[in-house]
Amino acid sequence: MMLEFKNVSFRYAVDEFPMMENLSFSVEAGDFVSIIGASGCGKSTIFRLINGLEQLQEGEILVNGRPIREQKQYSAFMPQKDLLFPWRTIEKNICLPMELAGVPAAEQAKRCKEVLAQVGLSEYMKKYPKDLSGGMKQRVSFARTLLSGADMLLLDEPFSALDYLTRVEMQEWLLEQWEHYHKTILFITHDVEEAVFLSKKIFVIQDRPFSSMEMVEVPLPAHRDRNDLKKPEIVDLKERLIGKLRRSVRL
Ligand SMILES: Nc1ncnc2c1ncn2[C@@H]1O[C@H](COP(=O)(O)OP(=O)(O)OP(=O)(O)O)[C@@H](O)[C@H]1O
Repeated sequence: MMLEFKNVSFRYAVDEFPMMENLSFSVEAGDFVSIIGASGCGKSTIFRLINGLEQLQEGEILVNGRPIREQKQYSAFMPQKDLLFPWRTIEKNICLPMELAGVPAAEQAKRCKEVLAQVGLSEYMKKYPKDLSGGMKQRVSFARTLLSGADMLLLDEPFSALDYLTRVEMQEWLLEQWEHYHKTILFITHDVEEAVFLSKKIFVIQDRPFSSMEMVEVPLPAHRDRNDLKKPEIVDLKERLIGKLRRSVRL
């Protein structure tokens, strides 16, 4: 099992209503899992607990069977905004985490070249973020996340600021990257169609506090295309998920 939450309880302050209580769930290595739920239900908090930005209060989080407090660099986070430094070239932006980790310059350059070729941005290596479109910047941001070397990627609404067509292209692109790199991906989105198109499994948060997430498997092969979204069972799945979210909003 790549990731396991065991009876995790969490609240932001002692006088606040708990966000999750005795939450247990697991994610298998190589899975693409989306987390959906009403705004403010705690999706990002799950990521913050995994990457250690919030301290665990009760319960245990395991990665590859070992508590996260004993480990480093087991996950890498990609936010909604690209957070690229405008004064650094694309190459220098991508190399930053390796620079900080003390990776030798020649090795940095080699890995950067490889990953930029894979994400389709080789010719932009010496350009600056201002020269790139929103979608390209998110590709660079993804490349930087990949180069952290972590096996688990936490993507928090990475495409939500992009226009519709770019978003559709980026979704197809992300599936290709997932097939290529065999990473475990946890993906937060507000968009049910995006979750269905990308994921093997969808976790739905419906309560506050929540102690479990309903897990829904998407009945599509890993290799899929947008026409699959028209299949009756997929249209039906989308409607069922929207229904669950609407009910949870009223809680
Ligand atoms: N640092 C914090 N201190 C106190 N409360 C917080 C903090 N961060 C988040 N919250 C509250 O906890 C709740 C859950 O936040 P979280 O960001 O996990 O939700 P979310 O499901 O990711 O929301 P959204 O879909 O709107 O991004 C929200 O009500 C938020 O106001």
